[in-house]
Amino acid sequence: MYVNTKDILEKASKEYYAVPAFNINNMEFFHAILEGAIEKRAPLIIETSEGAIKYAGNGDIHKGAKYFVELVRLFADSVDIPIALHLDHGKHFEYIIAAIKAGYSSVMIDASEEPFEENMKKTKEIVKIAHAAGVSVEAELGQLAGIEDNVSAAENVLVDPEQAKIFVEETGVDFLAPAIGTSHGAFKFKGEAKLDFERLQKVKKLTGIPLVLHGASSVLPEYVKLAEEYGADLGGAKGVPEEELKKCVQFGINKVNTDTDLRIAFIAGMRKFLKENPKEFDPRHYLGAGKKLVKEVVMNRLEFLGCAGKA
Ligand SMILES: O=C(COP(=O)(O)O)N(O)CCCCO
Ligand code: NA
Ligand SMILES: [Zn+2]
Repeated sequence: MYVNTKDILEKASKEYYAVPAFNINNMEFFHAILEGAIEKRAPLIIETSEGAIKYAGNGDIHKGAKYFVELVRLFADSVDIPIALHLDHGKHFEYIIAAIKAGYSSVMIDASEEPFEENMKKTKEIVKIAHAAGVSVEAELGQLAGIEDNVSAAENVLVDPEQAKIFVEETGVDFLAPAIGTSHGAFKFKGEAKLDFERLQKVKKLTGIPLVLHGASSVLPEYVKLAEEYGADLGGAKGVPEEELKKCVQFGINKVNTDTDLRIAFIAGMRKFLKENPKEFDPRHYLGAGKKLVKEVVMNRLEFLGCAGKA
């Protein structure tokens, strides 16, 4: 059934497990993720960036938002796992309003690159509008480094836990993404993965609301290797080790944003298929090869984050 993201996350926060939020740009990724969540009997959060909405609407953001709501609701209304649709990194007012209007479960207002007061002001405004429409809200404090889509920042600015307390009280935001050292994309961290668990624990204690980890892909070596075997060039790719993610869950992370891992799995499956089947040109077959590996990655992630069986 189609639910509000807040309902999924409040249960996760109470029981100290996490739910991955999987990014999609098209129908095939959604099908693969949905199959994995049904098999694992897990709650499911689907999220789309602003770029994905523009892409699906072929330039028209209202059509794109509507496309994803219709696609997700079509299946959500006939399966017995809770499914929510979330706008990821809402930076522009018109996308946030388009998502609310179309029927998204929740929206992120990402004003994390603005000064604290400005971020608080914008978030307060969106919370007022979204809550009036029964939509829950995510915001971000601190900044992630790394480039992906139009989401980029110069370097890591870690969250200030005291500021997080004031921010949550002032804005009424439903869940918060504290920057604790991750970054978007396939090339995270200069050296070893370094996440600030101290800071995370403080934010959880001071805010008491569900927390979100951005830039949480693990960049799984076996999929990177497979993609490279068939011609991909992902040299130096590095992610957040699964053990580190489990510690984040222990300290209060409940939504784990995952995009890059699915992209790498899809391209690895498709590259292998195309190389091994030079006569094939049915899109259902070569896209299907990508889907298969995405489903594997999804099922593994649902398992180790602890939400398998929690539907
Ligand atoms: O935090 C994440 C996931 O990051 P990643 O999967 O790269 O680790 N996202 O918000 C998804 C990426 C948005 C722009 O495409
Ligand atoms: Na988000
Ligand atoms: Zn993100």
